Amino acid sequence: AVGSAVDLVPAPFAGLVNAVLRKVAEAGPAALEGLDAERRDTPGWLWTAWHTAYGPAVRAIAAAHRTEAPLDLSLKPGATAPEGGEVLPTGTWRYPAGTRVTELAGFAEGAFWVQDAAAALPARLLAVRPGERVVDLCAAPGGKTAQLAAAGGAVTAVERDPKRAARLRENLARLQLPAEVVVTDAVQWDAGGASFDAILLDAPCSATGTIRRHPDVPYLKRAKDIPAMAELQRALLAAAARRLAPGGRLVLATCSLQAEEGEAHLAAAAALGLAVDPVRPEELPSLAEAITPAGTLRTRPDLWADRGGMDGFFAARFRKP
Ligand SMILES: C[S@@+](CC[C@H](N)C(=O)[O-])C[C@H]1O[C@@H](n2cnc3c(N)ncnc32)[C@H](O)[C@@H]1O
Repeated sequence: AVGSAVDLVPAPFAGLVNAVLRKVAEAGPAALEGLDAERRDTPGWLWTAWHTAYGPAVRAIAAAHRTEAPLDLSLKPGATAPEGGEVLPTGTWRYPAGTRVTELAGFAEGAFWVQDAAAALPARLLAVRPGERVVDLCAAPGGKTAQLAAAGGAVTAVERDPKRAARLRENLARLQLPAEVVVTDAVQWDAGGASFDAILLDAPCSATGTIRRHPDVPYLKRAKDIPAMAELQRALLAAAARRLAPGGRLVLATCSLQAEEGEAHLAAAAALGLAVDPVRPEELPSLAEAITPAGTLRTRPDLWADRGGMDGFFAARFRKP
């Protein structure tokens, strides 16, 4: 690597680059050993934000990001789980990190889909009943659409990005689950004036809850990205609230550890006339610690650490009076 770098730089710098990189190669590993691994791997703005939100648990969160995530599957009702996994208390099937999903028995037949244990929770909180008209806003690649359809809902899945919508259709076809896919911006979508009893809004976000699976996220995102994402989420929440029938329920979810993309939305929801419908401990077996005093869901990568952790998600369930 040092030789390649030296070859690549213009001649006047070759000696300097050679000297510095050789030093790094020799002394680097020992120097890294002496550093605080969790802090070293966490950009300062994220450390500060998580420390503000979660206190000393910031270290456990950062430590969880240093281990590879397992493969989690949601099973179609009635399907048999492939060999080699364990079922978690919330119903997700978990397989060792590095398991290749396409090689598991039942993949081609559509017996299951990949979905982190925490990602499976928001759609469950919506508790769809067979035949209910349900909307999944921001739907691709469709893990949550699949859950809603598998629960028997008559699902309309709204996705803005045509390529991602194509993937959503492919996934639904593999799983043989029905849903109407509408390719449009969920903020603008008028739904022909219809209103719905159940809406899932899995809003686009910074994805800082998925760092175990996407270790590039801390380096691609900046602190200044968060307010813009939160504003888009508020616009989507307002659009969702408009389409909710009186008495209807709405679940807002983000796969973010940032409070601005989660807990902070409770004030916006209240201003829209939405009341929090608190999550009950019996809805989340062995995961009561993920329920906040406000009755919302907050999962973190360091929860269930001995079982392999889970993505960081915020979810809140609201009712329209
Ligand atoms: C967090 S991902 C959704 C994941 C999906 N719910 C699942 O469980 O598989 C957010 C999705 O929202 C889409 N999106 C972003 N802004 C949107 C908008 N204004 N209207 C509709 N979809 C949007 C993105 O293209 C992306 O596919």
